[in-house]
Amino acid sequence: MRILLGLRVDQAGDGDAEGKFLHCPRPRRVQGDEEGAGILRLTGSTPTVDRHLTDRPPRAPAGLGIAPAESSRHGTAVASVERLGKRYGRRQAVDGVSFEVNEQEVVGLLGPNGSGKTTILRVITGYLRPSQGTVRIDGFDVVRDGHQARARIGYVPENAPLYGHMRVDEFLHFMGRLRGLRGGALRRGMESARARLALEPVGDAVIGRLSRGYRQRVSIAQAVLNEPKLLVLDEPTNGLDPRQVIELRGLLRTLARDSAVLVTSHVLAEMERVADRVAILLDGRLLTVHHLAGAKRGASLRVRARANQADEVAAALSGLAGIDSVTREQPDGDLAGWRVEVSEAGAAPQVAATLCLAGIASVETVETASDLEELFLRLTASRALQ
Ligand SMILES: Nc1ncnc2c1ncn2[C@@H]1O[C@H](COP(=O)(O)OP(=O)(O)OP(=O)(O)O)[C@@H](O)[C@H]1O
Repeated sequence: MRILLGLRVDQAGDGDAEGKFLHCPRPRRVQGDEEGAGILRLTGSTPTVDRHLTDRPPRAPAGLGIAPAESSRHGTAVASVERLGKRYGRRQAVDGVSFEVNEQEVVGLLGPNGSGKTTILRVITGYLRPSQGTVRIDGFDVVRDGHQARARIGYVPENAPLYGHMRVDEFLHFMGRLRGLRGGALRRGMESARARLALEPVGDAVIGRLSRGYRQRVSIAQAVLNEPKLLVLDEPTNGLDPRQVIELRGLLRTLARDSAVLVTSHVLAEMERVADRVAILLDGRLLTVHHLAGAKRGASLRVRARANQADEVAAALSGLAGIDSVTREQPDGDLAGWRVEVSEAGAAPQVAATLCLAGIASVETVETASDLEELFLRLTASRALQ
């Protein structure tokens, strides 16, 4: 994958105490799939990469809340899907799918359109009955003990409907009562949901006037009112802008401390940053469950500058951490070129930003596809040929 990074300084200014943000506009796609846009934080004259953007959130050691993939693999299963099948008439939409979602874990459900993701979520959440197999939530069978199972699930459907005329607190109160919460339990549920989703400042706001990011938080808040063991989200990043996607990513990791999270998304890069494991589906069948190790691979950048700026480029590069090697390329007319290898893909935007600030006009990052993208493309290649 090759991405052209164009950088422009954009004074965010709205209450950010640390300084400005440098927004990378949505990168122009050169080849392969697109990557998300970027934000670089500027403190003084030194750009530092905002961790939320370039890295998956740091994994706390086991026992500190966010469990790493390897330890969560051995955690307690909150959701157990066993040989699940679902037929719509003669169409077998889901066929023999088995996976688990463990405590403190984010599991991503990935697959091309029509591969059965939404159907699986609907069976798990009790909206559809399975044709074959079983689903248990915290030990309760979704068919035999449907009420008990549903009481342990929070569901955020795609484009979740909200009552736009209601105020946030009013809506949460209403949804809590629909769920059967009353008195102290309702109060505690609302307090906890507002705190987990950082909704305290907008409790009195009319939902219809909130930004899409806030409305998304309100729909997640209604799903966690009953402090569910399992939180299920269908395509939660749809329609969000890059900043809202970044916020949602952090939110999901935080929510996973108290509720196991099962989430679908079409955006592989997003899944790679937020999920501990991904289950990849094709035509209703589970192809693999892939553990995301969190290890980042390197990337390289191609830097172009006027030949008379060569010393400036060399000086700027020599002061940067994370660079493995710098190789001078053949000049092209009066343009000099360098190939810069960085040890972690996340360092590439920082290098690009520094060179932009030093007056270098053109920086191109050349990244290889991520592990997950490669795996997904390989496993679903048969579909692409149809
Ligand atoms: N109510 C239904 N009746 C008949 N067929 C259905 C029904 N719902 C889904 N299907 C079919 O079942 C298959 C799986 O659909 P599903 O919506 O679960 O896939 P998906 O992976 O969520 O797709 P998308 O990413 O497009 O939402 C598709 O072939 C779809 O056409």
